[in-house]
Amino acid sequence: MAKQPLLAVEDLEVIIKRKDKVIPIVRQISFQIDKGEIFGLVGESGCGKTMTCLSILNLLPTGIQKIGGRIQLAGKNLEGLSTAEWRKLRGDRIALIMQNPMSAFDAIRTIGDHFIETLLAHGKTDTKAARKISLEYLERVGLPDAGLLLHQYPFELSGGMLQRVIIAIALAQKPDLIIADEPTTALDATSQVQILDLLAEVRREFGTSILLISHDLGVIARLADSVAVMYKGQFVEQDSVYQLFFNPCHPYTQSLMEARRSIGLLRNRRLSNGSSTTAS
Ligand SMILES: Nc1ncnc2c1ncn2[C@@H]1O[C@H](COP(=O)(O)OP(=O)(O)OP(=O)(O)O)[C@@H](O)[C@H]1O
Repeated sequence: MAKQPLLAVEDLEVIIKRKDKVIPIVRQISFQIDKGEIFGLVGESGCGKTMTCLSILNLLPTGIQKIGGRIQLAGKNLEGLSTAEWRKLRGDRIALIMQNPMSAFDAIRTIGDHFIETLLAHGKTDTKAARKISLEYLERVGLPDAGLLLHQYPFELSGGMLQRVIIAIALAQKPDLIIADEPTTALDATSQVQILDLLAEVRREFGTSILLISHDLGVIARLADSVAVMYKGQFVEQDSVYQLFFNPCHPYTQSLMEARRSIGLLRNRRLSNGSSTTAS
């Protein structure tokens, strides 16, 4: 019997409805993610990556609609779930990590308030036990002084630290799948590498599957097992990362690789000129 994937997306179609017209933004895409697999989705800005994730979570904005396709989690069709079932699924089974970590927090509530309330909302435990779990997971994602952190406000933390807090909150709910939508784009170079390493560790330690979205092939190459290249709402290429990097077939994939190579060459030139920060 064929192995059942954790997530199966089949012929997903999403449109925007404007007064007199319908604009397709995701066109019949299909992919599967196995347990413990990191699946990369790469493509230029506006090609439909975020709308693909939001379709999976049933969180499409007003005016944008899923009009076709089937989404299954561990063999269960997600069509027709009630609001309460969706709320339980988000967080408990699928966690979302967004691009700008600050936007995920309420500025006037402490990290502890966010963490503990999320755990209580998902019916895990009482306040004392939730606090203990918060401390444990903040430490597990490499944040020092977890006790102090619980009393701090989001603005007192760096973007990299906030992204770690989000990952800790997600992990504490032991999701099967993490959807990470450009998780490092808003961070400085050092934090970017640390967050990518942390996601790799999460997969190793917890066996969590990850849908990793990025416009940067370098990020995908570092982490993903397989990858789909999205262009204007369609998948133009889909393969193992190894195959795709060594044998890019589609012209758009080739142009992404070329752009990446040029950035690498420029960076090397700057380094050999003794400057790593300013363009020559
Ligand atoms: N709230 C919205 N209302 C109307 N159209 C939207 C909305 N959000 C996105 N779109 C449109 O949907 C299309 C797909 O957008 P999407 O955000 O999925 O792209 P993306 O690949 O994630 O881009 P980026 O890498 O810049 O985040 C784009 O044409 C975009 O303009």
